[in-house]
Amino acid sequence: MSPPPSPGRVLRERIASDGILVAPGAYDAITARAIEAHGFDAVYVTGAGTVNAQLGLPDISLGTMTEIVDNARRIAQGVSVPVFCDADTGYGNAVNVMRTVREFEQAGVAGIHLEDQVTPKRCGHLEGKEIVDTGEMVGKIRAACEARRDDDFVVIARSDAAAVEGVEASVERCRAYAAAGADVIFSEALTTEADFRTFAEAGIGAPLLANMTEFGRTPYLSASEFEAIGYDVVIFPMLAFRSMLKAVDDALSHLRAHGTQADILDRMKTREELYELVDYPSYDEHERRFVREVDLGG
Ligand SMILES: C[C@](O)(C(=O)O)[C@H](CC(=O)O)C(=O)O
Ligand SMILES: [Mg+2]
Repeated sequence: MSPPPSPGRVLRERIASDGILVAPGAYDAITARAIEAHGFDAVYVTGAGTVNAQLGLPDISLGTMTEIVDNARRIAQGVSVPVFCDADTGYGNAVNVMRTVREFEQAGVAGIHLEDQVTPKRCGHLEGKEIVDTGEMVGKIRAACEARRDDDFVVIARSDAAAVEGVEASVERCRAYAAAGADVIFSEALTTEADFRTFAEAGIGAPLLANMTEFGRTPYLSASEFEAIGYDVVIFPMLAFRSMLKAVDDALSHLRAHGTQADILDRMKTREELYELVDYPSYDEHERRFVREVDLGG
């Protein structure tokens, strides 16, 4: 029997296949399982959501590489679809990028994105971003490609340059990033549909990824609109996180006001639904066979 394809291979093939790949963002394993249960072919691990949810901190480089990798590992272990992750700037220079790639690869992650902001970086939709020069970013991409043990591990180059130097400059940078070996180009924080078209029509030479986050600089376009423009992947990085937080807020306000949750049960996952999502029945069966009813005869 031949070994199963690596996560990178599966992700790569899905990106290359027909139809845009829609990857909602997860910030923990149970959210990733919900994304898989809804039939999505890949899970994106949001950096912002990870530092917000796991650490309660803003997305300004306060999370460490090992914290992000640990979260990504738990997520990758929790689902069977490929998981790709936000690796910010690679947490330092090109040499740091090499260790970062190996850590993510060992965590079972299918690919990462690296961006051309300076370290410490900030959320792509905030003011005041600064970017490194093209040579520094090209060095990081080459380092990432050389460091990966599986040639299929997907190296995604994100350019934050559109907000700093303009769209044309970002396109030129992305051409250099693709030539350096980037498997996918991520055009961050574009502000008009026309800007996405500019990227798609530029012939950059790599598949394109769009970031459809909420309350940011990018106008709301649907997955099929991005597909029609010529994009290959779209992430919805914070949809689950923002929805979760609002739902928690509403439930807590209700409890504070009424002292009971009895009249908002319809807004909650039931015990049974939750057990199903964590596959409780299979663990119960293991407990039966290996703990409660150990059969000494066989
Ligand atoms: C994609 C992103 O890098 C993330 O960390 O998920 C964020 C998303 C967001 O802040 O809405 C970004 O665009 O910088
Ligand atoms: Mg991020």
